[in-house]
Amino acid sequence: MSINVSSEIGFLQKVIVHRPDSGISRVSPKRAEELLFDDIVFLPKMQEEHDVLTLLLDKFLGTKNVLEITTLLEETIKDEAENKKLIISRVEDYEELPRKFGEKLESLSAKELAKVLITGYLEEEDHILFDPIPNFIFTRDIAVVVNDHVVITKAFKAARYRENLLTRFIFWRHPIFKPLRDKNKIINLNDLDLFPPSKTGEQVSLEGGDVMIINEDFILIGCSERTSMHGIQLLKQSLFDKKVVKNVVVINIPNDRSFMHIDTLFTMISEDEIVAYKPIIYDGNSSNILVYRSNGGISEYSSVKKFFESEINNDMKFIFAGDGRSPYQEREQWTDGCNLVALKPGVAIAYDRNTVTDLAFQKAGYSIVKAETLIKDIDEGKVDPNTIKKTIIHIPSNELSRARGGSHCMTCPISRK
Ligand SMILES: NC(=O)NCCC[C@H](N)C(=O)O
Repeated sequence: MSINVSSEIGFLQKVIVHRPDSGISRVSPKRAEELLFDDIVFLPKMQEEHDVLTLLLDKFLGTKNVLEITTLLEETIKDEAENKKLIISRVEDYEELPRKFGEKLESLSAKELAKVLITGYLEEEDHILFDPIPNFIFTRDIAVVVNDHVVITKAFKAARYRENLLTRFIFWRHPIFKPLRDKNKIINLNDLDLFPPSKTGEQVSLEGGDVMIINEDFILIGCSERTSMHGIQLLKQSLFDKKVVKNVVVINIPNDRSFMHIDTLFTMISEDEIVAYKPIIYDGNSSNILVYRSNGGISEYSSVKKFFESEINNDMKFIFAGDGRSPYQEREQWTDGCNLVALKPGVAIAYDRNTVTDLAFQKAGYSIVKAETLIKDIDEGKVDPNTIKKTIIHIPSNELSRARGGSHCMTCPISRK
């Protein structure tokens, strides 16, 4: 399997997703904030909305190219006898489980075990063994493919640590990632010997929503609530040493719940179009940009806009969330109006609830279509996904958007052409 991503917009060929699992239905109002949900959600509706996303991906990429992380976990457990023991012992340690819980886990089939490792819940005994990991639906955050390497990220928030553990297990043990292991193309930020804390105690943390691969020479990393400067410095050095990219662009953004990752503030949808939250990305409020070169050079810009125009495309156009007007831009940035994943240049998936942002898309020449309608038209042979151009595809979002991430966050691209 070819694993290669060198842009945010090239034809999407293979992606990892995760359907909202039953752990989400056990997030209580008291625990919601700690588990990084802003509300409790209605799981069946959330699953229905997510199913529209995956069905749409199926139509464009082919079903076999939309990889469900639970299936990857199950296949990894099954692949070698020692894998099952290994992951159980890691989770036992990490979750501080009594020995009899571990024995119970050992008695499960690979399929059941994969499910329990994610949900924390043993259905047959109605037993909550450990916390759910409700944010696993945001597969963007767990790993990032940068050209032909994979960076396994390291979560800042404890609520997301088990996601890291399971992701590492999959990348280190699943047969489809063997070529990457054999060629030493996995950069694991959780390896404390390679990525230790700084002398002043600053930890490595870096979540995938803060990383974007703009082209094969430029990777962009947000220094945010979740991603530490120390983590960025170490990753930068590793990418330069391995000659993965020539430029690492660091964007400082304010610590704020509404923009915990850089991809909540902007995403690219074509070679010359970015969907953005105007105050920070275009006007440059509370942000600054440093471009580190592999030859030691450094350049500085006062806004993301200026960086893109000077170094990537001097004709870059910006489509603003909420049409760049308050209070709509704040409202629609909050509900992921800037967080889109491109299926190919000029065709991207957005939430259906950001109506003022839609006006901005229309002004920029985009058509807007409901995913359900498009899926039906594709099924009936009325539309060929290969011929669709300049289109924003709406997915339903009442429940999904409450988890504070959009289509960009819910997709981990493994291959783009
Ligand atoms: N890339 C992203 O922005 N991911 C969304 C993460 C939302 C999740 N509830 C979190 O707070 O971690």
